[in-house]
Amino acid sequence: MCGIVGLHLREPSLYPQLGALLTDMLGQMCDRGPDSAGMAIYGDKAWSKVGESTVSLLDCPVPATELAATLSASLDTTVTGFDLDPTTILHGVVGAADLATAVRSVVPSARVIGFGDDLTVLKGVGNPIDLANRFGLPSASGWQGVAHTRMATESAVTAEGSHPFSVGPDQCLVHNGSFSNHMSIKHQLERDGVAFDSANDTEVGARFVAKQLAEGVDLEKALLMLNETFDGFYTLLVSTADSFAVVRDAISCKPAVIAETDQWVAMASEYRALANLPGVDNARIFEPEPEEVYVWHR
Ligand SMILES: NC(=O)CC[C@H](N)C(=O)O
Repeated sequence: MCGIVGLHLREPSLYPQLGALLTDMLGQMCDRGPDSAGMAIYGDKAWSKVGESTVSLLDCPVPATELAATLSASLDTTVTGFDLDPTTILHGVVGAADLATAVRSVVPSARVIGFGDDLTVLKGVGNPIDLANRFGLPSASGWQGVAHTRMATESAVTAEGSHPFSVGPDQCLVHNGSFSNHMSIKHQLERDGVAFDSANDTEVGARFVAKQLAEGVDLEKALLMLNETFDGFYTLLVSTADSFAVVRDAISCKPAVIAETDQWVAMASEYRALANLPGVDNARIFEPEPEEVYVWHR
């Protein structure tokens, strides 16, 4: 199984409700993936400070304030941070990739799970709704959010193995299914210099997409390339600094439903996760077609 939910808001008056709406959607998908969960929020002003970059990390061996002080000294700028156990969030007036690189060198045992200008990633092991409440997701605001409840198929139940996989700036990818040829693709990516953090199949998909985007390929084309390259079962939701995209494999046995109104676009593994969205009764609701790439831009 695994449960996916995502919400791309078009109507700014709904931004303050993003976290509450996403928490309700996630709660409906708990039984599809009770092992662990993760969420990515775009545009929450406390989690992703305006004018600063944000780095999300797991398993930080020191308190966030201590790490922030060390980073402030080494980068010669003010870095601030706070802990949302087991995730740590850092902010700084420095490029997101530079902040992530500095974090990796100061605390090599910690795992960077997201970086960008607008994105915060939170992950953990346990009941998804307990995690969401512990992180404070219901009171988060923003313009786009993605969440995932995991039933592991390809790697251990750890926070690192939970989704989203966020391996490029402001990017994130969540997956329901399992790839079947990911090891050969992983070896090719490694030969091309791509490093991996986990043994998870989904990370290979995320690294593949991130590599295409870094090379200037647009998101739609990157997902068409993924269709041509990956075998196996997949429903994927991919988000970037300005986009929200869905793609499924040729068989499409992993469920997905999309609902769209003038105010929002939403995607979930099952309709019940969409049933409480405002205005859903008038939404255009459809099942995404096999191997068709759906992309919405901000
Ligand atoms: N149940 C799933 O959809 C699992 C997704 C992915 N293969 C993982 O192990 O994390």
